[in-house]
Amino acid sequence: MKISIASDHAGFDQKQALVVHLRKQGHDVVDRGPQTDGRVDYPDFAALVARDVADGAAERGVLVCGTGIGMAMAANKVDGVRAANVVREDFAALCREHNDANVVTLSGRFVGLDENKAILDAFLSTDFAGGRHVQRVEKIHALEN
Ligand SMILES: O=C(CO)[C@H](O)[C@H](O)[C@H](O)COP(=O)(O)O
Repeated sequence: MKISIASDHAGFDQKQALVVHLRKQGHDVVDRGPQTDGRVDYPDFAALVARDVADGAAERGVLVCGTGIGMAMAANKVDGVRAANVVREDFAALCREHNDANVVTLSGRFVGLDENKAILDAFLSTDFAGGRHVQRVEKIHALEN
C-alpha cells in the first residue's frame, strides 16, 4: 500500500521507527519529514500528508505528534481527509470499519512504540464495513465547503 507519513519533533523518533516497520511489511512509504528532531510546527507536516491522501498520491496517511490531537485537527481541514486520533488498538479497527478513516494520527509521547505499531497494523489491515456507515461518511463530507 502507498502510505504517506510525517511527524513533528514530538513524534519524530516513533515516525522513524514506523517507517522502518512499514517498509519491512512491503509498503511503499513516502516519508514527508521532518528529517531531524528539531522543533517544528505540526500543521506544516499534517498538510503534506493530508494533501497526499486527498490527491490520491497515497492511499493512507500516518501522522505522529505528542498526542496526535493537533495533527488530526490540522489534517481534517483538508477536504476528503478523514483523520482519526487513535490511542488504542480496537479504535484503529473501528475507525476503518465505521468511519473509513484514511489518516491515522498517533501519540509519540503517551503511547509506546509497540502499541503504536499494533494500532497502525490494525488501521492498515481493516476494511470499511460499508452498509449503514456509507451515508454517515457521506454526511461528514457534506459538511465540507
Ligand atoms: O499539538 C500537539 C498536540 O496535538 C502535539 O502534541 C505537539 O507535538 C505538541 O504541541 C508539541 O509541544 P512542544 O511543547 O512544542 O514540544
